[in-house]
Amino acid sequence: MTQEKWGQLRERLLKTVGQNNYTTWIEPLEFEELQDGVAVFTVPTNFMGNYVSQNFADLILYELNTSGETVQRLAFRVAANSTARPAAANTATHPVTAPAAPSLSSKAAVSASQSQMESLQAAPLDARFTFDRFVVGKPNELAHAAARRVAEGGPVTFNPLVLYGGVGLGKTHLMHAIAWELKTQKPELNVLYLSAEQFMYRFVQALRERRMMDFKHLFRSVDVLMVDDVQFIAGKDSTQEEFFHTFNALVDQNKQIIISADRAPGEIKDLEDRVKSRLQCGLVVDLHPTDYELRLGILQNKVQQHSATYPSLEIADGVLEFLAHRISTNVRVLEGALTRLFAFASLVGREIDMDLTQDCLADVLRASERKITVEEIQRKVSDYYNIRLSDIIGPKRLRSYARPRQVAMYLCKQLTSRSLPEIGRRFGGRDHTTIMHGVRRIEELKSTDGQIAEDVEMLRRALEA
Ligand SMILES: Nc1ncnc2c1ncn2[C@@H]1O[C@H](COP(=O)(O)OP(=O)(O)OP(=O)(O)O)[C@@H](O)[C@H]1O
Repeated sequence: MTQEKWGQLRERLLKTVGQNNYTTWIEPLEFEELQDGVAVFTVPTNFMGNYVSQNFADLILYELNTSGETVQRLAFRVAANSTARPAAANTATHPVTAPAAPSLSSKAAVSASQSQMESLQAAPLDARFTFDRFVVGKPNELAHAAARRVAEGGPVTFNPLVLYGGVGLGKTHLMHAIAWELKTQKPELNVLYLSAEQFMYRFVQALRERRMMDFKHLFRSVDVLMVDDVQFIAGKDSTQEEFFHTFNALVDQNKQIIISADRAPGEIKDLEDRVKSRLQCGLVVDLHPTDYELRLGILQNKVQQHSATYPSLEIADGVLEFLAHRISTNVRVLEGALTRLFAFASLVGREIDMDLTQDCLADVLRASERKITVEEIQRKVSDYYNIRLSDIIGPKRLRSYARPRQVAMYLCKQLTSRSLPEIGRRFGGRDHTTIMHGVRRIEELKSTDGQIAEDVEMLRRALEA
């Protein structure tokens, strides 16, 4: 990266952090070099390096990375001469010829302070993960409301906030949204977001470099700590222990902690009981699997974003409804499908209609085909004929039970991949020949008995809906 580019990035930072912060913290930073993903800056004092590292590192990283550079972390070196100092008072104590950048002979001293200063960087936040772009529906409304409350940065009312739920349901999105909101509304707060994996990595690094004091000091000096995917530390004993102490120290100081996990804390295998119980002390909220309405809302929202990139692309009626209906796995898959559709349609210059959707997304649609279960069929059939589930499964031979039972057997054979013996087991341990007989009977009746044909068709539609 050139000095000129750093100059441009500084201007962008000025807009984000405001004139005061800029003059005090950003302007004195001197860009030195970018090597192996580490951007090195010279700072006038240790204190300043620490402060910038804790408060502005993620912002600087974000700006660097969005400007096309690849930077994993920042390092701050204390200036070996006085040129980087805001005041010129000490200049005379240094040889005039002292190099602006540390010379080889001063490297050892520099790396000592550098190692103290390469303190803690928050993981970069994704610019798309804001509250504006989070679509709220029944399955996530409680998690969203709790996240909003924490993002206000008011007095801590529940600590920690634990967000949990399956893959791709928006946990990371909500955590980043909290961090963005706090950065805008309460820039004075020291907010740290990182994954549990990064927590472990920092911890191990600190142990290796004998910098545990720095580690403890840094983690205990944040105002808001967010740890994503906490299940990662399960089974990693010393990391859990350190996490436990960090957690307690912050809670004691009434600092907000926000945690995410892929399941409820109590269900995380190999997570120590004391960690589990700490996590359960605050507000634990569940992000439920998406429902049709939420998926449709998310798709509509994403279409608006894609439309900015592809203004001339049209989407035919029914396509979004079809996708919301068919792709029920997770939001990431839904988003990916839409991105692919837009890219494909713009390449071939076609409207996004059902044909194009089926062609372009055949693999995704196949993979997310809904699996209908034997139990679901039995339940639907008993509802339809207004009899009890136990009568479908049980031994009664009355015609009013036997016929619905055969319909259910037939549907199980048609709509599931279960074998006849497996179906038999689920129908009260019946033999596979009984199931085969039932299936054949319904096949015959379908062509002779209009009512049965209609019943089967209605049930099939209800099950495939
Ligand atoms: N309610 C929502 N509104 C808009 N976008 C959403 C919503 N829920 C999830 N997403 C999007 O889905 C993608 C996956 O979400 P995210 O990464 O937050 O999931 P996660 O729950 O953290 O999953 P993982 O367990 O894999 O880490 C992101 O691009 C996110 O923006």
